[in-house]
Amino acid sequence: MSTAEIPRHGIATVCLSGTLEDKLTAAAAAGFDGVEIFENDLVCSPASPARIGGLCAELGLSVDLYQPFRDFEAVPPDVLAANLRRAERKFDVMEQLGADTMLVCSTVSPDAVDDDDLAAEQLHLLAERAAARGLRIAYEALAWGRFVDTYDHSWRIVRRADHPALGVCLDSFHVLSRGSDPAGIRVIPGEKIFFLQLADAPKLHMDVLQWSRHHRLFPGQGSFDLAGFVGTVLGTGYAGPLSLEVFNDVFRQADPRRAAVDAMRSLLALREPLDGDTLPPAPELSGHAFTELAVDEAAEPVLAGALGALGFTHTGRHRSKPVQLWEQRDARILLNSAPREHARDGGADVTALAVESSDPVASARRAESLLSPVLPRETGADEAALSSVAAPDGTAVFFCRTGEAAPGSWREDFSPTGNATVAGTGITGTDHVSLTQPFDNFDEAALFYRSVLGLRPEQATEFAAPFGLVRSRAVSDDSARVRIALTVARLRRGDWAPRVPSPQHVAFTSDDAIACAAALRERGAPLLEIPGNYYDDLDARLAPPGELLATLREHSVLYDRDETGAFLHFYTDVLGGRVFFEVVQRLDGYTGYGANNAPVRMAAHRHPHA
Ligand SMILES: O=C(O)c1ccc(O)c(O)c1
Ligand SMILES: [Mg+2]
Repeated sequence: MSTAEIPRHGIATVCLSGTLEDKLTAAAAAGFDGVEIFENDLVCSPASPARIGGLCAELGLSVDLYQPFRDFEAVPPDVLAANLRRAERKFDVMEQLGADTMLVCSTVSPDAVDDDDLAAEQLHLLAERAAARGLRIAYEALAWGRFVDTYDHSWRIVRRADHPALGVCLDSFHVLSRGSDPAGIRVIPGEKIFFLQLADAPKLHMDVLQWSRHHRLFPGQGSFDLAGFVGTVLGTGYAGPLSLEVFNDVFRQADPRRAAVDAMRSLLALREPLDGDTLPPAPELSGHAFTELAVDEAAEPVLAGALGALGFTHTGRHRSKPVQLWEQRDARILLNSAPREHARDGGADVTALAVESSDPVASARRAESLLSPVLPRETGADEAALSSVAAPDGTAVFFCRTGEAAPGSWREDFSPTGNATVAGTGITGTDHVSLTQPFDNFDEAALFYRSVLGLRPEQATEFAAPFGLVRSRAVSDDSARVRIALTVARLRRGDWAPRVPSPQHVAFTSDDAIACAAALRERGAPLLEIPGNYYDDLDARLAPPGELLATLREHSVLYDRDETGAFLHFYTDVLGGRVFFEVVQRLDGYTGYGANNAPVRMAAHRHPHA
């Protein structure tokens, strides 16, 4: 597709929080070309439609759609007369706004009758009135419409009505939520698709209206195949905007400027497979290079002591900053004790994660193209210029090359301490980094890691933890060398605060988790004790061989097994407020994270050494 044919980007004001002015300003700042004005947003505004139209023009936004107009078609004559009058008043508003298309959604009214001929006749009449004023009608099948609830049905009625000012509006949510096959869209001529609304959603088994009004997501954040859907629609010759229409309880109360950027990132990423060279491709990622923790004065010795007990060696000192490098095989932790302006919860935080990229500069360029803030980096003379961007929760993501021969490796910034390497304890590398996300940024984070780093999101899982429902979603590269687990409290947290407010942890790999746990205990590592009840339940559920069960119990090692394999893992106590470490062993290609065991771990962190 050439540049000239690239579709315009639109967003419905209903996606964003705030006053209409807040929403329009945010949409323009994020680079949208046009907006759908949601009626309630206009009704609540003190500004006249003409003034809003003027503001849109000043901001460089076209008003692509006025919506929704409800419960119009297939009604008795007296209701029709009232509906036509109502429509004329809205046409007045659209004229002032400078909007030429009105969305009419399929009726849910008890006044309506199940009669396609009548619906078509009345929509023809409405289109005639619209055309007289230079306007158009886009008819949308709501998934919960009383008689018309599929796109093919809306198209049959539009075809029957046969008016040049009447077309369909396709909304990916209404099509995909019902499991309709989008392939049928191919029979609709592109010029009869007057508008295209896009929304993703998580797979949920619930009433479709509730699902639509509360849980829609931006493309790439949910489970629908939006790229396939858009490809099909563009294949008809549709040349209107790709316009986001996302009703979401969290976005409704999020900073609109930030939500608009998230929205735009979703469209840029969505277009990538459709028009190819719009973004620099995501370079291959081949592992975790290091994880950086910021530590205050009190936490620094706690973390350093724990790393020592885990068998790590303090191998390097940063040449210009108060940063220690600790290593064991390919597992690396940086402890940064520079004073911080915005310390988060407690004395130790994960402030950066570094991934091995085959082309760090290209990784950063892609991040920038996807509207991620590239972080300024103060580098001393002859220090490696590390490329890094800020993830939605503020964690810095570094792209680097650690290999000995790699030019500009970050390791050159560290001078050796000369410390003798302690006998390792069998930790071999980093399996994953787990970050609790701020409530408002969970879906944004999933899209960030998916689009910017090119990682694949797994299905979200939810579990009931001692202090509330937790949702977890991991992202990983195809060969699972980079894994990041994102978690969030399912509901906004109240004041009944757990001891560990929003935990973060680094999970290391081991080829023998039980031997590792035994060795660490020997070295006095602060390991988390798991209650006996857990092992009784484990015996009942999964019946691990008796000897294994006894060993797990003895060393407080947790166990999981599913169709992909088995998992052995154990934890340290919380160190310095919210951070802890885990050691994991994956057997037979186990792909999960031991989510079944997470509530036990959370409770144990609440009651250390009960
Ligand atoms: O939930 C609704 O009512 C509603 C309104 C307008 C739309 O375009 C839509 O998809 C849903
Ligand atoms: Mg819609």
